[in-house]
Amino acid sequence: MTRALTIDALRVSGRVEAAQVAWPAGPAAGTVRFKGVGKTYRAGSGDVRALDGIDMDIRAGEVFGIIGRSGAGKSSLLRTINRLEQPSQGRVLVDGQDIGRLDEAALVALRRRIGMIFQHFNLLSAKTVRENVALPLRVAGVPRPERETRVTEALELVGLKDKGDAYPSRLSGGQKQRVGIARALVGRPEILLCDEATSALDPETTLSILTLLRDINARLGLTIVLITHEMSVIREICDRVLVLEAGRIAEQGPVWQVFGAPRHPATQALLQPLLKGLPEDLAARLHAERRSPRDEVILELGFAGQRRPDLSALAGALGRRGRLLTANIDSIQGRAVGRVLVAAAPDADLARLDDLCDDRKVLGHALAAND
Ligand SMILES: Nc1ncnc2c1ncn2[C@@H]1O[C@H](COP(=O)(O)OP(=O)(O)OP(=O)(O)O)[C@@H](O)[C@H]1O
Repeated sequence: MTRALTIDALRVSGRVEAAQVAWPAGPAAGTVRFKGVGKTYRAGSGDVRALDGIDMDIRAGEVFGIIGRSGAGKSSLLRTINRLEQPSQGRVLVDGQDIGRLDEAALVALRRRIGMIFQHFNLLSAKTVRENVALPLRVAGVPRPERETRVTEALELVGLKDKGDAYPSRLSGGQKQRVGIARALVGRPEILLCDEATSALDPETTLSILTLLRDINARLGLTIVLITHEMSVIREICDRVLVLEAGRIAEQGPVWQVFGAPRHPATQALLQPLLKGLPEDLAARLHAERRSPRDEVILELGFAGQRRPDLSALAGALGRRGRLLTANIDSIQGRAVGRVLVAAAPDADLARLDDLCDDRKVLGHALAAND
């Protein structure tokens, strides 16, 4: 069965393109079911229990986010979907089929139905964009004329029609990831796995890639499963989210529910930066304890109408390397209300800040980005 796709509404690279693309579709294709999935790695230093008792469903056509602290098991879980990791216990079913039972040939066929994109794009630098995108089709033995058609179709889909003959070194990070997406889509998969796909990109490029993924999801109806450290990515494009903590499910549900009322301490910790309005690159480096004498102190200064932010006095109190990170101050009936986030030098006299704001809170410590 095929369904027609018009890409003219796809907001790829800000241009309007018109083309018809045929895409295969099956009824409710793209479901994943985990039944009691566990994973133990045998390492020299002892066993590592990466996943434990995972029971859950990913629905056809949804954008499903997986979050959790570093080492929580996110990549391990994602990689069981295309059997890059084999579960130690339990079963993973793709469209009802137990993928643990597939023989080599069936596994190859399964992987053609599941595309994957990576943080560092994994493009071959000696091959052109077209050759990179064509690679899965070459491996699959698709004849040249069909390969050419499908590569053109995939490049149109991601807004890179004009870049086919370029080499990856000539492309921006966002364009490289678009090539990665085209390569993942050229096999017309039902499921797209994204492992930290936007972590290497700046915020504006991240947004354009997220818009592209969301549009692809809407147009093609394929299921997208993504891992990210950036909570704003989840908020932007996911339908549902799963929080992993030490290999177990901490909580899961629609994004509005989990983000609106996080119940588990792991979720609350992950959402802290979003709630505090911390820049996400800083949030990723923030930790509760000072780890190095060069760590900056990250503080929230509250203004509740008593004092006014005095930037020169604040600069003096924050020390030589002190910085203003973000400020959100309203004037209500002539009084300053809001908060200012600052980074103080390691040797700053923080008590001096008490006279300069109405409330002072240490959010954590972080090594300066340029250290
Ligand atoms: N091949 C491996 N051999 C041994 N241990 C492993 C292997 N792969 C992962 N682990 C361990 O399994 C646990 C889960 O790892 P995993 O990469 O799935 O977590 P993650 O949540 O994706 O982490 P991160 O966010 O840091 O990428 C970690 O303790 C990790 O060190």
